[in-house]
Amino acid sequence: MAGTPVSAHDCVARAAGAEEAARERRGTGYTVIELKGAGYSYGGDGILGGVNLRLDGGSFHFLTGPSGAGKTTLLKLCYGELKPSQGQVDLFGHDSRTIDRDGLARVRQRIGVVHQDCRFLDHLPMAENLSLPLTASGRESAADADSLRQLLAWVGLSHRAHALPPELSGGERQRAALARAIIMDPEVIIADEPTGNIDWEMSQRLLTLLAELNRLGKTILVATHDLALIRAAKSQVAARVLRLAGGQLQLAGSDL
Ligand SMILES: Nc1ncnc2c1ncn2[C@@H]1O[C@H](COP(=O)(O)OP(=O)(O)OP(=O)(O)O)[C@@H](O)[C@H]1O
Repeated sequence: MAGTPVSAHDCVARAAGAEEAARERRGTGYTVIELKGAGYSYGGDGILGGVNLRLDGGSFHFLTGPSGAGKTTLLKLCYGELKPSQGQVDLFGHDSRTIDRDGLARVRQRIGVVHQDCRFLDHLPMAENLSLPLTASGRESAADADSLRQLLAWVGLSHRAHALPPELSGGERQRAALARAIIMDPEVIIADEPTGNIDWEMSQRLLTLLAELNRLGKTILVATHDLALIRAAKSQVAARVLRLAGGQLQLAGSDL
C-alpha cells in the first residue's frame, strides 16, 4: 500500500471526536437500533420474516449467511433506507415507519454506512467526495480537514486524494468508502461486505480500524461472507456473530 499509514488510533480518535464523550456513551446499556419482529418483502417475495435484533451501544456484530439470504436488506432496515413490511424497526428510539423526513435525516447522520457498491460522485475528486457530508452539514473545519488527511493516509489513499472515482481500483474505492463513513463521527457504523474487494492485509487493517472504533464506543455491524475475517476478529473484539438463513436470524455456532 502506498503512503505511510498513521496509527489507527490517531486517525480514528480524530474522526471519532472526543474520546471522552465516547467513553461516557459506552456501557450505559442503551439500545441504538432494534428490530422487533421485522420482516421485508420485495413485491410478493418475502425475504425476512419476523427478525428480532437489538444492537446495544458499543456492541460489535458480524452478520453472515448465504448469498441472497437478505443481509443487505437487513442492513437497509437498520439504517432506515427500507421500512419493514411487517413488525417494527426503532432507530435511536424512533419508529422508522412513522419518523418524518427531517427526523430520518438526523438519525441517518448518526449512522455511517459502507455500501457494498461504494457509490461516489464520479466527477468529483476523492477528497471532495469524502468531505461532501461535512460540507453539506455546514460543519467543515480545519480540524475536519486534518481528519480527512489522516483518514486518507491510514487507508493508504493520500496519493489518490485528487483522483476521480472511476480511476480507483475496487480495493481503493472500498477503503475510500470506509473513510467516508467515519468522517462524520457516526455513533454506529454499518458495513456491507467491506472486505469484498481487498486483499488479506488490507482486510486486517480494516478490521483493526473497526475494532478501534468499537473501543471508542462505536456500535459496529458488519455483513460479510469472509469467515476467516470473523475468526481473525476474535482476538481483537468481543463480537457476536449472527447468521441469516431462510429469512431468520440466529446466533452462529462457536465452530465458525
Ligand atoms: N430491489 C430489489 N427488488 C427485488 N428483489 C430484490 C431487491 N434487492 C434484493 N432483492 C432480492 O432479495 C434477496 C436478498 O437480497 P440481499 O441483497 O438482501 O441478499 P444478501 O444476503 O445481501 O446477498 P449477497 O450476499 O449476495 O450480497 C435476493 O434474492 C435478491 O435478489
